[in-house]
Amino acid sequence: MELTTVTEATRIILENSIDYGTEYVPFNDAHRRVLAEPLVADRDFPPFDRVTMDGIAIQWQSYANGQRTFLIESTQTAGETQHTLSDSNACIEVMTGAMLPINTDLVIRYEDFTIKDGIVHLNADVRKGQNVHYQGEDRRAGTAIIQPHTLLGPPEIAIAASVGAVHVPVKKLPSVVIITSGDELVAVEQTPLPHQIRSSNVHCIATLLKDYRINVDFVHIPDDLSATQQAIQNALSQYDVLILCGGVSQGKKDFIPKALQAEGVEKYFHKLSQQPGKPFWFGRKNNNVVFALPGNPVSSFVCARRYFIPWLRKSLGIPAMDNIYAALSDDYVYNSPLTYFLQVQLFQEGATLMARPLTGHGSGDFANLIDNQGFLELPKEKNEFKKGEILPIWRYRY
Ligand SMILES: Nc1nc2c(c(=O)[nH]1)N[C@H]1C(S)=C(S)[C@@H](COP(=O)(O)OP(=O)(O)OC[C@H]3O[C@@H](n4cnc5c(N)ncnc54)[C@H](O)[C@@H]3O)O[C@H]1N2
Ligand code: MOO
Ligand SMILES: [Mg+2]
Repeated sequence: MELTTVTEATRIILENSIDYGTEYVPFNDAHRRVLAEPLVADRDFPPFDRVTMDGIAIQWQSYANGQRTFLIESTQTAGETQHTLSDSNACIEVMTGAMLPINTDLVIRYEDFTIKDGIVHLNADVRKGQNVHYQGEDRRAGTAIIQPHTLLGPPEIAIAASVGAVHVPVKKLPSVVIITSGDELVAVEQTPLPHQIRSSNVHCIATLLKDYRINVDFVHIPDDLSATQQAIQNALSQYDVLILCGGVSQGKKDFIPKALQAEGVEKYFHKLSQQPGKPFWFGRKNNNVVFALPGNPVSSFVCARRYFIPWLRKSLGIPAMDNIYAALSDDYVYNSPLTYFLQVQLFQEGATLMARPLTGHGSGDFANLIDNQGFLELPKEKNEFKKGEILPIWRYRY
C-alpha cells in the first residue's frame, strides 16, 4: 500500500482548515486567543505629555537665557488636573505620570538640583524637551495598535485594558472530543489489573491543546465495532473535531478506520511514510474533521504536534508551521525510507539552537519524552545526517 508523505499529508490537512468565526471574550481571559478584528487606540498613546521623572518642570527658554535658580510655584502630582506655570523663570515640582504643566517643556530630576529655602539650584546641564513622554508619540488615536491574526499574550492584554476593550473579538475555537479505544485501558483513578494500563496519552494531547485554550471532552469506547460506530456517530453530531486515539493499525480489534468510513467519514489518507505515527488516519465528513491517531503514546503525540497544531493554527488564521530549525549535535543514522521524528534535547551553542538525539525504547516509551524538548524532522530522502546539519524542529517545551 502506497504511503502518504509527510509533505502531502501536511498539504491535505492544511487545505482542510476551517474558519469558525468570531466571538467576544473578556479581555483578561483572552490570553493565547487569536484576535479577529483590529484593536484600535481610543486615545493617543500616551494621552497627554507625560512626566517621566520625579523633579521639576521648567521652560527651556529660561534656561537658555541663563536662569539656573527657580522658585517653586506648585506641585503637580499624577492624577491631578494640569497646572500652569505663571512665572516663566520659576518651576513646578512634578511627579512621574503627571501631566506636564502648561508653559513648561522639560523636566529635571531631583538628582540634578538641590532645594534651599524653596529655591531650586541646578547642578547639571539640561537638554531641551528632556524627561517628557510626548502625547501621541507612541501611537495615534484611531490607529490599529494590534492587528487581526495576532496570538494574544501579556502585552496585548495590557493594550486591551488601556483602550477599554472590556470584551475583545477573537477567533472562535472548534469543539473537540478525544475518543480513546482499547479494552486494556482504565481510568486514571483506577488500579489497573496485570493486563491493563491507565489511559494516558489522551491527557498528553488534551494538555497540548490547552496551549490554544481548547478544553476537550473525553469519550472512551470498548473494542467493539457497533459500539465504536455509535460513539463516532454521536461525536460527529456533537463536536467539530474528533481526535481518536488507537485502533488504526492492523490488529483484530483495530476497528476505527472501518467504523469511520461506515459513518460516512471520507478517508483522505491512511498511513504515512513516517515513524513514529505511521498508521495515522485523516478524514472529513462535511464540517467534521477527523484525526485518528495511532495509539502508541509517542506516535499520537508526534501526530498531534506535527499535524493537529498546524491545522488548528491555520484554522485560527495564524501561521501554521513553526519554521524553527535546530542543528544536529552529532552524526545520526536512520536506516529506513521514512521521515523520522527524532527525539532531541535542545541546547544553545552561541546563537545556534542545537539538537542532541536521545532515543528511547520506541514509540511506546513515553517516559523518554520527559528528557527531551522536541522532535527533529529527518526527511525520508536521506539516511545519514551529519553533525551541524540544520533541520526543522517541533518543540513541545520552551
Ligand atoms: N502488524 C502490524 N502491527 C502494527 C503496525 C503495523 O504496521 N503492522 N503498526 C504499529 C504501529 S507503528 C503503531 S503506532 C501501532 C498503532 O496501533 P493502533 O493505532 O492500532 O493503537 P492500539 O492498537 O489501540 O494501541 C497501540 C498501543 O498504544 C496503547 N494505547 C492506546 N491508547 C492508549 C491510551 N489512551 N493511553 C495509553 N496507551 C494507549 C495501547 O495500549 C497499545 O500498547 O500499531 C503497531 N502495530
Ligand atoms: O507509529 Mo508507530 O508509530 O511506530 O509506534
Ligand atoms: Mg492496534
